[in-house]
Amino acid sequence: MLKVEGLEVRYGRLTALRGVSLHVERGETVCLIGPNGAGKSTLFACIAGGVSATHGSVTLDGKRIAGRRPEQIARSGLSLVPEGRNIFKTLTVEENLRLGAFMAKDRESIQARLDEVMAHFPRLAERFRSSAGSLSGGEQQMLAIGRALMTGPRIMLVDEPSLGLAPKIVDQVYEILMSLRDEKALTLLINEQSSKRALRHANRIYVLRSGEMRLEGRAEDLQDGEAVMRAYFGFDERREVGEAAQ
Ligand SMILES: Nc1ncnc2c1ncn2[C@@H]1O[C@H](COP(=O)(O)OP(=O)(O)OP(=O)(O)O)[C@@H](O)[C@H]1O
Repeated sequence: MLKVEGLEVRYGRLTALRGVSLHVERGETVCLIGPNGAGKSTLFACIAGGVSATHGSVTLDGKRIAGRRPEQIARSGLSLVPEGRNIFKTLTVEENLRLGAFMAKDRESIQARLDEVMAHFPRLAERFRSSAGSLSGGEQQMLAIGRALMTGPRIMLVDEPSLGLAPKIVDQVYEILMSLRDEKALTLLINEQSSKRALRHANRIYVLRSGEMRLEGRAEDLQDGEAVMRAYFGFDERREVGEAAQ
């Protein structure tokens, strides 16, 4: 469904992504993990059209999307829940959700989308007319996911849904993500800080470190966590450096 090949992204002299490839099949939940600064948010932003690549290709259902504008990519069925959520805090929950419906043609289809989001997020329905800034962190994360759903995506990229949330709240966010996957057949690519959580929820895992993809595998083959940790921390390379120094 989504295919990224040989992606390179630069910020001035810094190469944030180097030769990065990844694929997500329809119906899969794929988690991307990696240390801070690895380039995960850059990869998500680049797929969603917010950052330009210097090399490589991104295709959705076989059609090239790299170089297209974010709203064109959203129209193709890909929606991003950005890192930090980007909620408009002075607007109400309803207004934030309606902003996500920029592609809908008429009032009826916007209302239908709103009803659908409310069904998945009863807490947002209760706080419908409250300002988004008055919501708790978990509720704001749910609002960000709800807003992304308003475009009617087939695949959703969720950038660090756990950020700053207590484990119990993260559990609730994942419960909702998993119910969206099951009930709406939504394909998910999630940037997840916790490798344990990634291994629990994903079909497949990617580990990105220092702008390069270090590991790809099926979650069921990686359950002991060892290969993931090696790729995450670069243990093998450290040992090589240590041996060379002796
Ligand atoms: N707009 C920008 N301009 C310049 N450098 C940037 C910009 N955005 C990110 N970077 C740099 O690119 C690299 C990758 O950052 P990115 O935010 O993609 O990593 P990340 O894996 O998402 O990290 P984190 O988990 O901390 O968000 C880092 O070195 C970061 O400092």
